[in-house]
Amino acid sequence: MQTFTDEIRLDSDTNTAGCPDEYTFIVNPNSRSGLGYRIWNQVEPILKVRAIKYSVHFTKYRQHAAKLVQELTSDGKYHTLVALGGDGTINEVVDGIRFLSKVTLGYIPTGSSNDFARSLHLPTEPLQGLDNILSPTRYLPVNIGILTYNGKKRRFAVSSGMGFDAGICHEAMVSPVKALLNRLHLGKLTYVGIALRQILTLTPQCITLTLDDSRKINFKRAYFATAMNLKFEGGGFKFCPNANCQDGLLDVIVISGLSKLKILALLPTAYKGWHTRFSGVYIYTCKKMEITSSISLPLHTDGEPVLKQTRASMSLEPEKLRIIAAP
Ligand SMILES: Nc1ncnc2c1ncn2[C@@H]1O[C@H](COP(=O)(O)OP(=O)(O)OP(=O)(O)O)[C@@H](O)[C@H]1O
Repeated sequence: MQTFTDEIRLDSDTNTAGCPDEYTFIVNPNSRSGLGYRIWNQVEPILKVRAIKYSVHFTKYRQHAAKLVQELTSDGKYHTLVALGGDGTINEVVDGIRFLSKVTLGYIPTGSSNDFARSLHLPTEPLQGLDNILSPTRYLPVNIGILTYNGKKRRFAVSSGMGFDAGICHEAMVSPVKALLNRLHLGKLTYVGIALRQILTLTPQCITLTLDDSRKINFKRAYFATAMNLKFEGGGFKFCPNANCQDGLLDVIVISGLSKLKILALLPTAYKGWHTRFSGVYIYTCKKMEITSSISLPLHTDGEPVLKQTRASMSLEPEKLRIIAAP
């Protein structure tokens, strides 16, 4: 289990930093095919009964959360934001924050992957999560990643990678099956199905990693390279079991040189983090990683697809973001 060194624990009678004056909710009503809206309908009556001062903004389209949060936080004042949605919503909320050190973030997970909540051991039951957010006892200052590509920057909270894992995100985004499976509470199966199909059709590529601007590593048959701020991605794959969002480092995983049959055998072991014992699985830590590839490859940030690129780099923001942690 991850240990956190500089967590802030509040005494139950410490109200100064402990109880925010006002909460701003950013709700993706469409997360997990409408579950977000249904959960909000359970949350709002509790806010009213407890006389909590709050405002709510519903996201209407991709990138809307980032735009809303950018507008809200550009006044330079302190804000307590609560994201209600999936990892994509967390990504956009974090991406939109103007000054990381001036925001406290609570999160109610309603997505199908929920790797951010899983990695930070946040409550998965929405009303339990709400209770923790309204009566916080513990805060965590966490690192936030930056993906840089083609002159653009976009943050990530969980992970950002190039290749196979990003290919799955690209395909899931346009998959009509995802909406159907989400309605049946089987959203994770979308990713499993697409992953199997991608493994069978994918051609491994030649990529070069440059770690901390100095260490160059070439891979001749790489399936993917991903920088992880947290342990889990892809709906529960513990790809970097030692990733710690407080250590000022990114953990990197590369899978290269394996046959497709071996990849198929290895992937289920990644749910427990046992894949790292296999040859062909490479793990590094660094402050910055650059990936270059001879052909353009899919790219993702927290599972949100970004246009295919031949070059991308991942690093960390100098400031940390304060998260309302599990009790
Ligand atoms: N009102 C909306 N209608 C459609 N899409 C939206 C809306 N609001 C936000 N989005 C987009 O939906 C995408 C997915 O959101 P999110 O990750 O929160 O839910 P999810 O896909 O159900 O969960 P997960 O990523 O955990 O599988 C994001 O790209 C987000 O920008």
